[in-house]
Amino acid sequence: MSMIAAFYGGKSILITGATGFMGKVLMEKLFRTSPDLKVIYILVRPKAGQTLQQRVFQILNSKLFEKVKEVCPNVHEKIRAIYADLNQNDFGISKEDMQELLSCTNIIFHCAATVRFDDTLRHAVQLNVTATQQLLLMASQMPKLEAFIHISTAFSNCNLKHIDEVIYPCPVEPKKIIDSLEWLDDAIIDEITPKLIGDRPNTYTYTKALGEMVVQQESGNMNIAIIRPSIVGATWQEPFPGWVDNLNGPSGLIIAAGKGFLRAIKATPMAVADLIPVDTVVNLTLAVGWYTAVHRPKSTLVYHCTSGNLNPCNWGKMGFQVLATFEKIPLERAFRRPYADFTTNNFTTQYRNAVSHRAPAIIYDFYLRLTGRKPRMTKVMNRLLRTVSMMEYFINRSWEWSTYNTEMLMSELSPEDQRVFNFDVRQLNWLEYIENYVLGVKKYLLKEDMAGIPEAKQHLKRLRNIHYLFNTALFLIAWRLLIARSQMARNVWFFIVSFCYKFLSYFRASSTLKV
Ligand SMILES: CCCCCCCCCCCCCCCCCCCCCC(=O)SCCNC(=O)CCNC(=O)[C@H](O)C(C)(C)COP(=O)(O)OP(=O)(O)OC[C@H]1O[C@@H](n2cnc3c(N)ncnc32)[C@H](O)[C@@H]1OP(=O)(O)O
Ligand SMILES: NC(=O)C1=CN([C@@H]2O[C@H](COP(=O)(O)OP(=O)(O)OC[C@H]3O[C@@H](n4cnc5c(N)ncnc54)[C@H](OP(=O)(O)O)[C@@H]3O)[C@@H](O)[C@H]2O)C=CC1
Repeated sequence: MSMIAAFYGGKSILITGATGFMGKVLMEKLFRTSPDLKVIYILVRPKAGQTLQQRVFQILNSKLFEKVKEVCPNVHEKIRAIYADLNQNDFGISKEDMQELLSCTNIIFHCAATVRFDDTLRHAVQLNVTATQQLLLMASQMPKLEAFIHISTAFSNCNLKHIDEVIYPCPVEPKKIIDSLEWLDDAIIDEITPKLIGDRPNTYTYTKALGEMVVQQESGNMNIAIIRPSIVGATWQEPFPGWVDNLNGPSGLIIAAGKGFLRAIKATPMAVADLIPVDTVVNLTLAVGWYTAVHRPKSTLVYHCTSGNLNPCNWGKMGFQVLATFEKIPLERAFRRPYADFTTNNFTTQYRNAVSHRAPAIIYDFYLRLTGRKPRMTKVMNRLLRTVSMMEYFINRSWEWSTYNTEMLMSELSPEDQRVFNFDVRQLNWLEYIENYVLGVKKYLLKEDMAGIPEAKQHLKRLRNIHYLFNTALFLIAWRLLIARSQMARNVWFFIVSFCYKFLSYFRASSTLKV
């Protein structure tokens, strides 16, 4: 019997960010392994015209929850969606709901965050710092609370090369930042943002670091732990391989490569691609929840959930495997044939962006205009290149994360828990994982049918022929222009033609002799 699964039985669990990528997998695993848990409270806001109930309904009826429905048929009754907007004071939670949360909650998993790299400092602080502070305040008023698990990121200290499982101080106190954002106007905030974030690449990593400091400062006598996952990818094993439902991290770029939009990237092939499957992160999170509540460590422990030091894979190998998978399982209606050129040189990057990305987009838009349609490819390409530029920081560096606490926790688990809540990334076979990831992107993100693979292959063949035709035409035009202008080119041309003629005559004469 799994001790961790038994621990969550009968518990009231509060999850923020339950509608997000990680939150959904966390809920799924909790219901599947501890169907006798009492209730999961989720803090949700209405979004895209959907009410809370519609959002929950959509999640519970998705493919991800198919197994849950078999194990826990009354899952609808065990999930309680509470209206909350983490941008508001007190999250806008009603008095009755707040009362229930305060008096019943046993465990909190705080996953909600803004993960955008281009968010304004004001919004990123509100969500990743102030909301964390408010949630801690709420938690401190919960008499039955056993553990508070905060999800941070392994990149909160990406300005360091070697990162230990400790909370590093930021130069400016989070409280001072929160206070000053209240009276500074947006223009001034934009101006001081680069100075505040210093050698971090964006407001996301900076505010996640501030969030950790807040956790440390406001922990009081609560049992708190911080989890720092690296780049979270599709599921490895559970509930099935390859599940993914958003474009963050590598998923968006995998699609862009598979559709032939992205053919070159500024990336260091030997840099470590520190990906971690989302189910591995969730297993560690649940194990940490159990350990923190039962063993009550004296201080706030930080757990790194990374792969690089135990089972490294690099971007070169990953890119190669992504392309190899597209050979077997191509995406439908590709713009160009998938191809990957990794370069570390700025000049080559600019050249490749102009020739491999912008020029084909302009030509395609010209074709759309000619056929009376609205041009759109240049816009899509500019957006993609902007996204890629924001990822460059992470694909041209390697980090070392120590994993003492994570390894200690693994050794504390029973063999059964090590199996049910497996977070041992040494067992991960990268080639298999990446293949399933690409397949998952095709099936669950793009919702493409496997029956369309032969047609997709045909389409790629047509694109290859168009590519050859286009290159030959381009070569002939360039050559024609050259021989019209240069005597030297004309001489070379006559030499080649006469050489071919002589060769053919000799070939014809020798074949007549044989007969
Ligand atoms: C040569 C070919 C290669 C081939 C081989 C390929 C092999 C694989 C190599 C892979 C290398 C992987 C490197 C990963 C490094 C990750 C490091 C993470 C480290 C930290 C991890 C964390 O701790 S935390 C999670 C990370 N946090 C994000 O990862 C959010 C990022 N994201 C944003 O910060 C916003 O998204 C941003 C971008 C501002 C746009 O902002 P924006 O306003 O322009 O765009 P929106 O987001 O509103 O989206 C507007 C339209 O872009 C679409 N789209 C959105 N994202 C997209 C995306 N990634 N790729 C494509 N398309 C995307 C979307 O679907 C919309 O499409 P549509 O308009 O048609 O609906
Ligand atoms: N994905 C990754 O690669 C990594 C993620 N992490 C961390 O893991 C955690 C989860 O990330 P992930 O699941 O990928 O992120 P998602 O962007 O998929 O999910 C974010 C969640 O936060 C919720 N949220 C955002 N703003 C608000 C708000 N104002 N009020 C209420 N809820 C809000 C979202 O709700 P809604 O659906 O309404 O928008 C969503 O449920 C984050 O803390 C992130 O920093 C760490 C390392 C890597």
